[in-house]
Amino acid sequence: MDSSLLRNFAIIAHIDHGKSTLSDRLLEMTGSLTAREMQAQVLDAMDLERERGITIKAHAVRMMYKAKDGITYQLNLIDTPGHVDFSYEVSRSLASCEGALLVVDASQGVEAQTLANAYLAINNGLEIIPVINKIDLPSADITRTQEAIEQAVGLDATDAIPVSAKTGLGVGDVLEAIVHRLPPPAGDIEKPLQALIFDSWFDPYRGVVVLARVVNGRMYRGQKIRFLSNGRTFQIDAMGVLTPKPVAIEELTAGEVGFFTATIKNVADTKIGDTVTDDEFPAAEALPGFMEILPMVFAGLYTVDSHEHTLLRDALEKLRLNDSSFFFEPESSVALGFGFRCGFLGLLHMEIIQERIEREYNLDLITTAPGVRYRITLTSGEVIEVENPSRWPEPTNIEKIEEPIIKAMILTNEEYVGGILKLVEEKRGKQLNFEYVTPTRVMLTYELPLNEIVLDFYDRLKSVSRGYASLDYQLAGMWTSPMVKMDILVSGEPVDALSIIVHRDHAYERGKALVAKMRELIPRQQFEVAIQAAIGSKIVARETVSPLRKNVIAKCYGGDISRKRKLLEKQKEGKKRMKRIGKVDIPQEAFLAVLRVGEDAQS
Ligand SMILES: Nc1nc2c(ncn2[C@@H]2O[C@H](COP(=O)(O)OP(=O)(O)OP(=O)(O)O)[C@@H](O)[C@H]2O)c(=O)[nH]1
Repeated sequence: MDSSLLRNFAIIAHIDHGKSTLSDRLLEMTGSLTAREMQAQVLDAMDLERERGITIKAHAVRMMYKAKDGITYQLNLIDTPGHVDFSYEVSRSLASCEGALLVVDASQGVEAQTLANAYLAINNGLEIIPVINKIDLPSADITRTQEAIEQAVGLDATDAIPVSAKTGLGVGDVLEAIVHRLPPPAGDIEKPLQALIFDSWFDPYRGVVVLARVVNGRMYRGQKIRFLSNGRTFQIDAMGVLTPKPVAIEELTAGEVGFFTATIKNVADTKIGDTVTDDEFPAAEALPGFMEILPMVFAGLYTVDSHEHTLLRDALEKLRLNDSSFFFEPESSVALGFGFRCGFLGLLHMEIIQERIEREYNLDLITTAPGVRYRITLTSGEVIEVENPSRWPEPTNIEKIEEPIIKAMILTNEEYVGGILKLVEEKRGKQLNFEYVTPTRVMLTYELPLNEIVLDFYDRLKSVSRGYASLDYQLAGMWTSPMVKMDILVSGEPVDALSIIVHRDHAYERGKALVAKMRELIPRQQFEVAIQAAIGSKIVARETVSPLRKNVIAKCYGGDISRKRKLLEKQKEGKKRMKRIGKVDIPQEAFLAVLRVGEDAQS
């Protein structure tokens, strides 16, 4: 299609500000879907999303829109994932667009994710149309929202479009604005092919499906293509666009967006941000902005029943087919047996994978405390990376430890600032900026160790701000920090799977809180159980679980047999998620106790 008639855009918004509702309305108003199809479509999409977890992935829909000037335009709506764990993917989706709708809920105003996404869009050179949504709500305040967009984001909001995505009011104006305010793509069809990969997934029937934006040149069925990051070549065997129904096409030209398949077996071959070119007439250079995405958060995954270890490996292999940002390798623990060290983009990603394994593969898992990857310089001069506490070197061999840090933006109401400052301080944060973005809203910019964020930061933040704070973050380098390994001993035996890495100055406090929490979580046994936290040979905290006096059925002696059975079953059920270590049964919660030590302090 003539590229002057193309418009590629994304919708960016804070969670719940109405991105999905507005996209649905745009589809409906361009006739891409009838109201009846709409319902069916939404359901289909949900099933599909559940299947491949694409709520966290980007996808693209082509719509044909006949504007008031009588001309029909091709609009490509590129969806962006909505969570901080996936910000690289968001940035690549944005790089596939010329413009973005910035949707702000008129009753909530600008939030941290609104800002973070708006900045990403601005950095990618996108033209932004502010859209003020939910104007049907009595609490909607258009003028204040406009002011917030101008003050906080720094965009001119005089032309912001007020809409109700729910009723459809104003959505027609959004379509006209897309056509008249966003620029068409600038690519050149005569140049060698350069296409940007911004999403891919594994389809059991078609193999890997790749979503791409053609920047220059053309891409056609039968073409031999090459991926510039790894030099791999494939032949395109099918191409299509989502309308949102998949429709087969023969080619995509500069400026267009669509998907292709090319007998690619492994999702890991299609890296988001990579450039696709023609194998015979390759482009001289890759498109800018490509990065290998690396896992940032690591944890051990073990099956409760050690016989299920191979089933877990199969499950992980299958999941990995569809998710190249997730990493695993075998590890073993004295306490837990054979398992896997897994790397994730963030905590949400970890939860998604864990939940899928439990639900789809019906395996009961023990997850060890999540941690980050440290860079350690040894006294020998060698530099190693350690993400597993069990591989932590002897302190005498360590010259320097560096830990990953993030830059966090926290947006909140004035009244919660005190609580949040206390929290970031406790989490070793360093203030970069403190700014009133509106008379009552404050934006705090902090550097914080990633290690502290993966623990319980997000939950604690929600709790101290009663939900009125939003957080967005990105990786921002390394700090040299005096970290130490803290071991947990149960009945005098160190349990390797419970070891964690902590900051030296926080070790005593953390150890105390941790053993106290564990004492609550480890059920009483027939004998006394000592729980200790130790750094090297030094015990920093100790708690005791006192012995059990009666067995559970003693109190219904002689009584009703079904009640007895029920009690025993209940006890068995409780055991399911426990791991016997030495003579002590330790429940899953105890392995993650480190995530919950702050809980009592909050309430
Ligand atoms: N009253 C009103 N409610 C709306 C409007 N637009 C969206 N909503 C509601 O707001 C909620 C969130 O809308 P979504 O479209 O799911 O928001 P989202 O930004 O896609 O949310 P995530 O998918 O969680 O990121 C839903 O309950 C919608 O029905 C609107 O214009 N008016």
